[in-house]
Amino acid sequence: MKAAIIGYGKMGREIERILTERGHEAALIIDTDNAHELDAAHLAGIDVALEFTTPETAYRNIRTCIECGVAAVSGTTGWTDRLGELQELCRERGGALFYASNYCLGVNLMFRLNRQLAAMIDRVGGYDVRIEEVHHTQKKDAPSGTAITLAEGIAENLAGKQGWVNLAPGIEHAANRIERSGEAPADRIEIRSVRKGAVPGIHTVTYESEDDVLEIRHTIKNRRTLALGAVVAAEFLCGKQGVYSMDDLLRNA
Ligand SMILES: NC(=O)C1=CN([C@@H]2O[C@H](COP(=O)(O)OP(=O)(O)OC[C@H]3O[C@@H](n4cnc5c(N)ncnc54)[C@H](OP(=O)(O)O)[C@@H]3O)[C@@H](O)[C@H]2O)C=CC1
Ligand SMILES: O=C(O)C1=N[C@H](C(=O)O)C[C@H](O)C1
Repeated sequence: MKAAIIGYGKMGREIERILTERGHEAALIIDTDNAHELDAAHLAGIDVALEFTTPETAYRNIRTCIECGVAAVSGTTGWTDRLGELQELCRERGGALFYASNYCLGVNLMFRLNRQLAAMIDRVGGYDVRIEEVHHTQKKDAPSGTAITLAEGIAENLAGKQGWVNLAPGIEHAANRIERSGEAPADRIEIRSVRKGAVPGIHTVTYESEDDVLEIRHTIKNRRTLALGAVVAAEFLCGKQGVYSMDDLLRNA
């Protein structure tokens, strides 16, 4: 597989290592200093692009890949209110697009468990729910894409929860929806964002009743698991047309 890496930061560098280990070629590397090179000429001959950049740049980067006929795997978070537009474009152009808010296998198992648990809690009643995400201080967006996916999974299965609010004192970003003061409204799932040291990512879903607390938590030990998932997604996408997610990749798991 001849791959392009778009965004040569923490994830881009880890992805380069995994591509090499698995016998692929990182044939094009795009970062801020050569972002203007993301064009048809430089993408010629590339099978798949792996895009991990910023909330401000992901949409344009992925759009360029689709317009140039290059399959795109993206994990950039904090911009996905526009993901639907690109999925539509991809279908119109016969392109290939894979998006996941988290490429770690364990997190995707937690997504399933989270949906099932929300449906069980819905049946028994008596619990309120909240989410906490902890990440490194360099993270640009809040809440994390993973926390949003968890909140969406709960809202789909737990009556009375319409969406989420982010309680993240001290973090400000254009992509945020932050309620700075007061409690979360009863019909919203509270997502609390914490930024601490070099933490790669911890997500906790907590259900609390008057009498007990039930938690599911996932802790990422290193970014290798995230990069490996993205490269496996790229291998899966290569030669296909259409719009895919981790549910497609893990369909038989
Ligand atoms: N879905 C998943 O599994 C995961 C998703 N992520 C998400 O991926 C994104 C990147 O994470 P991470 O690698 O940790 O972040 P980093 O900040 O370490 O890396 C981002 C890189 O993208 C570069 N960049 C900025 N603008 C452009 C552009 N227009 N073209 C090409 N490169 C550009 C940055 O350069 P510069 O520093 O000069 O701005 C930087 O090198 C984040 O949104 C993060 O939340 C992260 C891990 C896993
Ligand atoms: O920025 C990160 O580091 C991560 N971002 C993703 C997210 O926002 O959920 C995935 C993982 O948690 C690491």
